[in-house]
Amino acid sequence: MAKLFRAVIMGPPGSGKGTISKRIAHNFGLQYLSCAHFLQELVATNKTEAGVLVKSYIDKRMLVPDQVVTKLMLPRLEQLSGHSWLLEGFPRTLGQAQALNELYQLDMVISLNVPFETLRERMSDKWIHPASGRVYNMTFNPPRVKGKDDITGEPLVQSEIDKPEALMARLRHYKDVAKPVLDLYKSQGILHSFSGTDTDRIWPYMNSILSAKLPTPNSESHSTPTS
Ligand SMILES: Nc1ncnc2c1ncn2[C@H]1C[C@H](O)[C@@H](COP(=O)(O)OP(=O)(O)OP(=O)(O)O)O1
Ligand SMILES: Nc1nc2c(ncn2[C@@H]2O[C@H](COP(=O)(O)OP(=O)(O)O)[C@@H](O)[C@H]2O)c(=O)[nH]1
Repeated sequence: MAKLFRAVIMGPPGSGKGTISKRIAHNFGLQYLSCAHFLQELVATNKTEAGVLVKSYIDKRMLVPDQVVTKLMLPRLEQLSGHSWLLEGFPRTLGQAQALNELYQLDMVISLNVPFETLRERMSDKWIHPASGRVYNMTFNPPRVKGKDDITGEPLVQSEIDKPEALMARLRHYKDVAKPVLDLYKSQGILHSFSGTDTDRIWPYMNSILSAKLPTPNSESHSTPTS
C-alpha cells in the first residue's frame, strides 16, 4: 500500500485555504477535513454536552478550548486511518499542534501568505450560503445566479466579520496564535510557505510541489467547487 500522506493547511482568514484545499483534495485524492465545518456539523447534529459547549464558543466566534477541540478532532481523524488527509483549521494553536504531533507525523504543512489589502478586497466581495458554508466571490467564483446559492437557490449573505475592522482584528489574532505553530513546523522542516495575491497563480507552484510528493489520481485540471 502507498505511504499515507498527512498535511495541514494554514493561513489568515480569506487567504484561500478552503479554495485551495478543495483543489488539492480533488487532484490528489486526499480526504479534506475542515475543523470549522466539522465543529459546525457537530453543533447542528449533536445536542450532547460537547455540542452545547462548542456552540457557546462558536456563537461568540471564539476559539474552542484546546482540550475540547482535540478530544473531538483526534477521534475524527482516527476514522480516517487508512486514508491520506489534509486538515484545514486544525491545529490552530501550539497546544493542538503538540497533541496532533503525538499521534501523527505530518509530511507537509502549507502556509498561505496573502497581503492584507488583498484579503480586504476579497472579503468585501465575499458572499456565503449560511446553511451549507458554501463561499462565493463576486469576481473570482461568482454564483450562477446573482445573490443565489448554486445548489439550493437560497439567498447569499455578507458577513459582519468580513468587514475591514473585524478582519483586521481576526488577522492580528491569527498572527499571534499561528506564529508558534508555524515556528514548530519550520523547526521540523515540513513548512512550505506560498505567497501571492492570486490563488490561481499560487496553485501551479503548490501543485508541482505536491506532485513530486504524491501520486495524482486525478488530472492536472481543477474545478473550483464551492461546497
Ligand atoms: N482548531 C480550532 N480550535 C478552536 N476553535 C476552532 C478551531 N477551528 C475552528 N474553531 C472555532 C473558531 C470559531 O468560533 C469557529 C469558526 O472558525 P472559522 O470558520 O475557522 O473562522 P475564523 O474566523 O476563526 O477563521 P477563518 O475565517 O480563517 O476560517 O470555530
Ligand atoms: N478575487 C479573488 N478571490 C479569491 C481568490 N481565492 C479565493 N478567493 C475568494 O476569497 C474568499 C476566501 O476564500 P476561502 O478559500 O474561503 O479562504 P479561507 O477563509 O482561507 O478558507 C472566497 O470568497 C473565495 O472565493 C483569488 O485568487 N482572487
